[in-house]
Amino acid sequence: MSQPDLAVPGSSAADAVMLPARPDPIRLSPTDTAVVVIDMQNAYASPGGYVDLAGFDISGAADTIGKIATVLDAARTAGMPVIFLQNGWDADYVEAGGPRSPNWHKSNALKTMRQRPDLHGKLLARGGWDYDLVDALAPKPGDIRLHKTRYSAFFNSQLDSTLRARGIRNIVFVGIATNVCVESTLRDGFHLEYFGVMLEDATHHLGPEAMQQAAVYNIEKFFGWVSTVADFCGAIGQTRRPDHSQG
Ligand SMILES: NC(=O)N/C=C\C(=O)O
Repeated sequence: MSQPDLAVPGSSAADAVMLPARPDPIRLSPTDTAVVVIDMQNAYASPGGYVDLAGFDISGAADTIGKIATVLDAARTAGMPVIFLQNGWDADYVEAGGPRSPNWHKSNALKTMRQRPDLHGKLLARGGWDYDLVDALAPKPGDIRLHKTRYSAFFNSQLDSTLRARGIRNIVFVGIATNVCVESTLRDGFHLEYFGVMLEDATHHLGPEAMQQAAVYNIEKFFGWVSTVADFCGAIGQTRRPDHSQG
């Protein structure tokens, strides 16, 4: 069997395909790659959700939902694991932390609820509509759902052990927000030795458009790879389904 070219980043699996990406193409295989969907909850993608109420422009989120649905269809067809992250806290906000936590001071959800007590208990509370995934991205049998309480999905969550238990070394990122939870998670993944690829047109930023560009620059230049939905679907469509039945 021929040895993989280690100068090419990404998967060393025999069935890996080359994904066109910036700054370089990267190899991906369904046997050691997962799609991680960051926080596609009503809070971040629906009118009337947290970030809409907090004053951010979410007009680009609808397009992002459609793009992510396309990515997930392609991943599932290829047998690539799909992992959904949901951001939030228990209904009493114990997990959010109090004034001794920077999260209490920086979370715009917590700040919005302090300004508007009528919203207390509604934003990012597990069990509520705001915390739920958007209807159009409902998980399918075999998909994995994980909870997180801070921006990085690697922190105090089951993400790292879930990936390692399946031999996953490469992560394809989609979701919201590019410049907050997607970038935070991809950066932490880099430090944990994961190869991270962000599909830029299946993400959406919070804040000015320059935030999207800055995150793309950071990822392309320092932390990972940037590709597109069309290139991902084209590349992954060439793979054959792996057998994940052994765990
Ligand atoms: N999912 C995210 O990127 N979240 C960003 C801000 C927040 O959760 O307050």
